[in-house]
Amino acid sequence: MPASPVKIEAVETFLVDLPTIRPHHLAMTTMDGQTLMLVRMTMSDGTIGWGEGTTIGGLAYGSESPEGMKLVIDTYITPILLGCDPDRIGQAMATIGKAVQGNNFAKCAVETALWDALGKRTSLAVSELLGGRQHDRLPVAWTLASGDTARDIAEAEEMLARRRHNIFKLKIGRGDPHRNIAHVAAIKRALADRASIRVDVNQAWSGARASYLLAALLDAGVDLVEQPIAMSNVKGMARLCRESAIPIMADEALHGPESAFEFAREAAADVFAVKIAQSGGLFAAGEVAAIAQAAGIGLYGGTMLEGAIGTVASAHLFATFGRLEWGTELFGPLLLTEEILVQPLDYSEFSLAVPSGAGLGIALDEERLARFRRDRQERSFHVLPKLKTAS
Ligand SMILES: O=C(O)C[C@H]1C=CC(=O)O1
Ligand SMILES: [Mn+2]
Repeated sequence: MPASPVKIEAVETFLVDLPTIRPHHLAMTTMDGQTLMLVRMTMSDGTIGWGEGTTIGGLAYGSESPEGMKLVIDTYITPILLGCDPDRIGQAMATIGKAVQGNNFAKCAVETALWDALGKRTSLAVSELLGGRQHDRLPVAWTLASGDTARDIAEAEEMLARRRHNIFKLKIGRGDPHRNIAHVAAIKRALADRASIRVDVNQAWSGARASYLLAALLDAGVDLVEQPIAMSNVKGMARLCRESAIPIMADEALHGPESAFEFAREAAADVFAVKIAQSGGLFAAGEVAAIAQAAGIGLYGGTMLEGAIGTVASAHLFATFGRLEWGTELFGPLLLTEEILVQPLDYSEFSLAVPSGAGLGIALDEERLARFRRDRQERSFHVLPKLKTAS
């Protein structure tokens, strides 16, 4: 078959710093803002594909920082991409994979841009290219992480009243576990069966501590416990799965198909939080989901609190999953103060509509993005001192 006449002409990467609507407290960090590492890929026919690599708290959550992703793409991935056929995404990712070990987030960002561009060229939504969507809307959880019980309850009540979310995830990995469980119980009492309450420990507990705290979480009415212990402790997760009446979900532990296979083989999770970036791209995340489904493990659509591009790319993949019992947490754009899309995403009726236009099906507001680009700020910082010395 002849190769595509279209070539990848340019790959631009830049960082965008956006404030969050409130501080977001996790076990490892508190976020006051989010940095999006964006990829803008221009094809020889003028098509533009967008991709995103976003993590949480610099290097506090994972081993790739936004600055590092940019460097990896600029220095190592772009020279390879320029020689790749953009219609053969699997082949392009395999070629990159031979030259670049790890760096899953950076790989996901470029793979997303390739899907967006291919979808635009073929007039198909990314979910249709990925095999066809099975859902047009996805349930979306919200994380209550203000650090204050009364404020979290008020936030949840507001979300319920607006019919935006009725699944809430509570971050309980920081501080005294007993106080945290009392906080969870108070929220569950206030919301009762109007909401599903889940908790994310973000690896903060030891195996022994998790064993006895899980019983208290069951009493508090929690439906799902996410990554209670260290991501490397596979045997510990398997033991908790055997002991616990509450389903246990793996999150940080999943870094693509190999780790997913190990967790499935060891029966070390009841549910997988599938993340496109942590998995190393949409293909790899689809493989993680396939392993889960073959092993009878439930699926949840996870997030790294990406902005609109990463969120919609995730939504396209998750829309192709036959069973998505635990819904998704694709609320990243709602945590940010700035709208970067020309047409905001449709979050309503406790769900997100998966865009149906070509590619990712979104249009970026590039003027607004330009205002938050980090290199724009850096340029003005450099200019100011020079002007001062000249006068
Ligand atoms: O799940 C995580 O560990 C990361 C992230 C996803 C939602 C949220 O509030 O934090
Ligand atoms: Mn998590």
